[in-house]
Amino acid sequence: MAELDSLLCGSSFTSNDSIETSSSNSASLSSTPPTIVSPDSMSLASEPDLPKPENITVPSIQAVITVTDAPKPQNEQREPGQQTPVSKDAIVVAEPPQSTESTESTESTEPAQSSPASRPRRARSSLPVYNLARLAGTDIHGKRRPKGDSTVDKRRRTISEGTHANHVDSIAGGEADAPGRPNHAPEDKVDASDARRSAPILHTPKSARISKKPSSSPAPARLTRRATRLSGAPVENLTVKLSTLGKRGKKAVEKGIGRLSRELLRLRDTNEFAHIDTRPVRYTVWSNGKYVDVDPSQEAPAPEPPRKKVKVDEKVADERKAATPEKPEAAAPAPAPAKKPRQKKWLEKGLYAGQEAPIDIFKGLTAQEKKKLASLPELMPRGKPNKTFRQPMYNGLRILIHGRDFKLPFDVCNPLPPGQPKPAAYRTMTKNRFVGDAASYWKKTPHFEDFASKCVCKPEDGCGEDCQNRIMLYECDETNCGVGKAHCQNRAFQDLQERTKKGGRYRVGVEVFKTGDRGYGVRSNRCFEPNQIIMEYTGEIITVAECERRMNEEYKDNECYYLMSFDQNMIIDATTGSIARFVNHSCSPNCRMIKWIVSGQPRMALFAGDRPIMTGEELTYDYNFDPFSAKNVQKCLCGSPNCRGVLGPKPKEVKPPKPAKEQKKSAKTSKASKTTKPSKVAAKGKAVVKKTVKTSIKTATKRKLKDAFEFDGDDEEDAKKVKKRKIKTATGIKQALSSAGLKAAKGAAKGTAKGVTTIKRSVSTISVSAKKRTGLGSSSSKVLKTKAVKVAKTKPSTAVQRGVSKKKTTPGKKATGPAAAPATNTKSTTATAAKTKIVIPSRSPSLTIVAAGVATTTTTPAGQKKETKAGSTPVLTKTTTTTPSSSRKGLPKLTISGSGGKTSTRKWTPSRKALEAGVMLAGSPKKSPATAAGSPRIKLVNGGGASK
Ligand SMILES: C[S@@+](CC[C@H](N)C(=O)[O-])C[C@H]1O[C@@H](n2cnc3c(N)ncnc32)[C@H](O)[C@@H]1O
Repeated sequence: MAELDSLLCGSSFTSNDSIETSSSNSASLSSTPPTIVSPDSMSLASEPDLPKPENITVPSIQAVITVTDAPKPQNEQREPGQQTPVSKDAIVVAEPPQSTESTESTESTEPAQSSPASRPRRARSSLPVYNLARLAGTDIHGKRRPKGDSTVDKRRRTISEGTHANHVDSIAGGEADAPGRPNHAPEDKVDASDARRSAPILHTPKSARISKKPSSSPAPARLTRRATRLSGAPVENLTVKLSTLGKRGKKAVEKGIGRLSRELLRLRDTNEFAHIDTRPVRYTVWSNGKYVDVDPSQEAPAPEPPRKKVKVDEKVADERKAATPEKPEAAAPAPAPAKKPRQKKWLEKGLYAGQEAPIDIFKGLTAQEKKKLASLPELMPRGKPNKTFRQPMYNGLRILIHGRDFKLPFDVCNPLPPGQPKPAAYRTMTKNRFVGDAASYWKKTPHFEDFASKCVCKPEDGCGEDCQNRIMLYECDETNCGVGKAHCQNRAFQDLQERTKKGGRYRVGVEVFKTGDRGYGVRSNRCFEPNQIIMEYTGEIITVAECERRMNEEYKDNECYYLMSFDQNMIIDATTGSIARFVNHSCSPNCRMIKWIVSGQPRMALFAGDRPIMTGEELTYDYNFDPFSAKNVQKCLCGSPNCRGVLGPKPKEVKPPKPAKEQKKSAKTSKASKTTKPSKVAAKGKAVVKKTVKTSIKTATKRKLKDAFEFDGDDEEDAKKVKKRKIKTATGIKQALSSAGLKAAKGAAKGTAKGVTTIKRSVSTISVSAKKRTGLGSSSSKVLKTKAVKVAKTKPSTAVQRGVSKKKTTPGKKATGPAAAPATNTKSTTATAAKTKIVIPSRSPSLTIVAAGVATTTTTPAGQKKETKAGSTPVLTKTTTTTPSSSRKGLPKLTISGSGGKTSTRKWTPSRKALEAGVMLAGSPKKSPATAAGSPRIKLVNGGGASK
């Protein structure tokens, strides 16, 4: 032992390169990663096939020694500061766990080299051995004792000779045990890099050394420093160790803590070591199963949703794996690519269709639009563009250029949300149905077959403005139009049917909604073009008698009646019908109710007005309502600027008197018009139009005059009134009227001995309301409010003078043939009553039939001036257009008188005002004079006063 000590303390392990201590393994013994690898004894023992020591080559290992702490012998004298001489480069292999006892016994009984049981464990050459100090970069500070403490006054370190020898043996391949091997002198410095030399050969025989052991006192248990890791014991960290250390141990640690290695100091400084949780405290609130963010500022960014796994075949996945070279684990993760700012995506359809935020605002506009835009500085882009919600471009801009306010489109302005109040259930009807006598009555009346219109349009014309069917308000079909469905544009009802047959609120395009103050109303669910058909007014077609019966019996308690005058003295009752019945009145309506002849049948529909209708707009038309008397007046709540205040008739258009000069001029023009050359358009199709119109007029005249002459002429008084009204109620296309025309009409009217009837074929609504809404009326519980005739302003009111024969006016005689004078919408220049033969009534303003030999100027929507010389047959005269195209669709007026039966028997006479207005008369069935005689009577009269 003394030798050993001398060996250790002497120069054998002391080299120039030696560092104070061999404690570089201290870290490895405690908490740092394994720096020394030694096979576990148990595992080695269980490996019988381990290679023999001589076969092991450990080129990288320079020296393997086992350091054991042994009690410092008494006799050992060591200079303070003297340290265990271990080569700087020496690599320490911890000794496998071994009981002291066994070691001792081995040492004491058998020589190390001869005993297989005590054979040292071999270091596994396959495992790497690291120089921790070098790796950690602490070798520059020199060797330290474990925990960085000084080796002074510490237990002496000894090298277990047996173990050492065993290690030497294991590494040197038993060379140390070779008998002829020269022993190194103790003073020989150990070159740790020399594997052979690093295995020092002990000079003292084992037995002698053992004998030197003091036998009297029990040998102090030799402390062997072992790698915890290798011992199989769980690795303890510093904290655990400190806590488990005894008082002394703790003190020692505390003492030496100031000298902790940098690594440990670094570790000590970590929050993890100090058990400090630096993560922010999060408050989570869960309400009703949902997370509520209490303080979003504290909230950590939400984790990205897991990416969807792409399904890949296992095979493919394996192949990919094989193909991809394995990345080194230690490779630093690639820096995340910087996030690109999100690009706004624009819809390809709708509001921003095809928009790429044009730099040039003029892009895509027509030359005209560009010009207009240039004159509108307010539309020019200025300032920073709003990128979130851009200004409307292209179509939107176009709308603005054309002077229409921009409104959000359909898909932005959604229809009404669900859960809206609904009107009381009612039976709907999508087609008119004749009820009771109406059907037989209808059949008996030889009406439309005789007057079937036939257009002569060409496909390129497309049945446009000049289409005679259109002019006559006849819808084209296969029987009356040769253009064909593909090109014909005069098939509104067919279009409507096609649009709505699939159903769906957007195709239907309208919905009932509850208004604030006017009960239910109808609003659009989509946009409509000007004059586009919107919906049909359908219901039961009933006779007047049936209407009266219903009003008195079935509807007597109703607040509203949905009755509208129709055709042939019949009424549409939409109590069972389409939702068009909910359309309210407005003094500035956006729609018109127009009657058309479709396949020989009259049908009523709501059409858009002259301007387009946007989604969400309430649809309205002018009821032209006459409440009979002030008692029944209902306050109008339409809210338009030009509101008449009450649900009443349209005010008369008062034309300012022309100055004398103008009158003269117009007279001259009228005279000149005889010889005026027809316009280009007129000239083109003059012959054709003439022919067609002649035919049309012939047939149409027949029907209309027949209607007119159904007047029995019993009531002269009525007739006079009607005559007055006929003249005064000229509200149609007054612009086209000349004073001469009026004179002619008057003259013709004067010439008639008996009732001159004005045929105003129009749409009328009869609505009886029991409501007392306005307070303007009396306190009567039930008020009959017959809705007045609704007539499009620009529609013709065609007057047919009764009592005027086809050829000559025969005063005093009941009219036997139609001899009519232009009443209100005809501009006749030189017509005289005597010469007037026929004025053809028409539902279109374009047709004016004048008396034979009289040239008349009429208006067509197409703007054609047509001049016709009246002959024995009605001819189309020269026309001047002042009427907008849409007005063409206005209806001829049909007036409903307030009471039925013969006029002589009537108890109630419509007010003069009402007659003058030529509108529908309305009144309370109970309060009206008619009521006094019994049931209220409503009579449809062609001519507004004459009863049939
Ligand atoms: C054919 S109904 C229209 C639908 C009705 N709003 C409903 O809820 O059934 C006609 C009635 O509606 C009301 N009405 C329609 N337009 C109106 C208006 N502009 N002002 C006041 N009341 C109106 C009147 O009471 C009128 O008698």
